[in-house]
Amino acid sequence: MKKVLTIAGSDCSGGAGIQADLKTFSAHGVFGMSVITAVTAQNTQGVFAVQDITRDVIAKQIEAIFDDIEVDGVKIGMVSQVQTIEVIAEQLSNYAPQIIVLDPVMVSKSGYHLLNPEAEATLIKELLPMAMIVTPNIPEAEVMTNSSIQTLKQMEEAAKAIFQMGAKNVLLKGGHLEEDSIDILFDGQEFSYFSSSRIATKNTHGTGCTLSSAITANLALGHTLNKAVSLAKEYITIAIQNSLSIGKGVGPTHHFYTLYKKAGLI
Ligand SMILES: Nc1ncnc2c1ncn2[C@@H]1O[C@H](COP(=O)(O)OP(=O)(O)O)[C@@H](O)[C@H]1O
Ligand SMILES: Cc1ncc(COP(=O)(O)OP(=O)(O)O)c(N)n1
Repeated sequence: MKKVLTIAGSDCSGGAGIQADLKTFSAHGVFGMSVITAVTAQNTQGVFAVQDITRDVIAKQIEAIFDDIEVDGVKIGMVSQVQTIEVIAEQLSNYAPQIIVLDPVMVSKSGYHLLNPEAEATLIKELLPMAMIVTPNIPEAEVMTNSSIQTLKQMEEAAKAIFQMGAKNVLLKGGHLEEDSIDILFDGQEFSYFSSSRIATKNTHGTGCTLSSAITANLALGHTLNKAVSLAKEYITIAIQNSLSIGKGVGPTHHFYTLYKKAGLI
């Protein structure tokens, strides 16, 4: 079984963060492991508190995994503080996993800063060059490029600018666009487009976490980058189509829809 690690924050309500990542790994048949960078108190209505995990405990979690287990892929999500980013970068340079997917989580859908704005530059400097692929959403790409993105052309320009910052591949997600949900992949040479019709639902909590984890799992399973993104896009689309009205706000996606359907559970 392939063994895949998420380095991210905990979402106690189960729709995003570590919990979404582990569900996604399980749905892909890979063995999921987690390094927790922060514990958040959040639900479908908002984020209410964050406790960052100390630098030392993050380092120890990474060591405990890599000193014992062969890691086939790493996804990085919420990293919250400068010292969190620094320790992750240090440890991953030591262990040098081949596959790193960076989801540059900045602000939750409810508007809470999951990344201290003072840490944005460190994230770009330390983690961006280590990643095989970075997966910003539109607001994150706007922060990274200091530009406004409303059209496909502007998405392409931003993807190029993020590539210039040292990313090896950029997947700029279009979930925040009003029409179709087009994600664009730029590898420094050409663009690939992954589109789906916009699904009319409010339940999109954790879509970015889920997509980046699915890409990581697919890469660990041996797929090419393009195929890994394409399969992940199919997976998130089904998860959103069958998303769950759990909670009073923005509900989670259905990480196990296809498996449950095949098993006759739904
Ligand atoms: N309403 C929607 N209909 C279809 N796809 C969506 C919708 N919302 C998000 N997506 C897709 O979900 C994935 C995550 O995108 P996005 O929501 O932009 O990320 P984030 O959760 O980081 O803000 C992308 O593949 C995007 O195209
Ligand atoms: C702990 C934690 N990590 C990441 C996020 C953001 O997840 P995302 O997939 O971007 O979903 P939304 O918050 O935008 O719904 C989070 N909320 N919590």
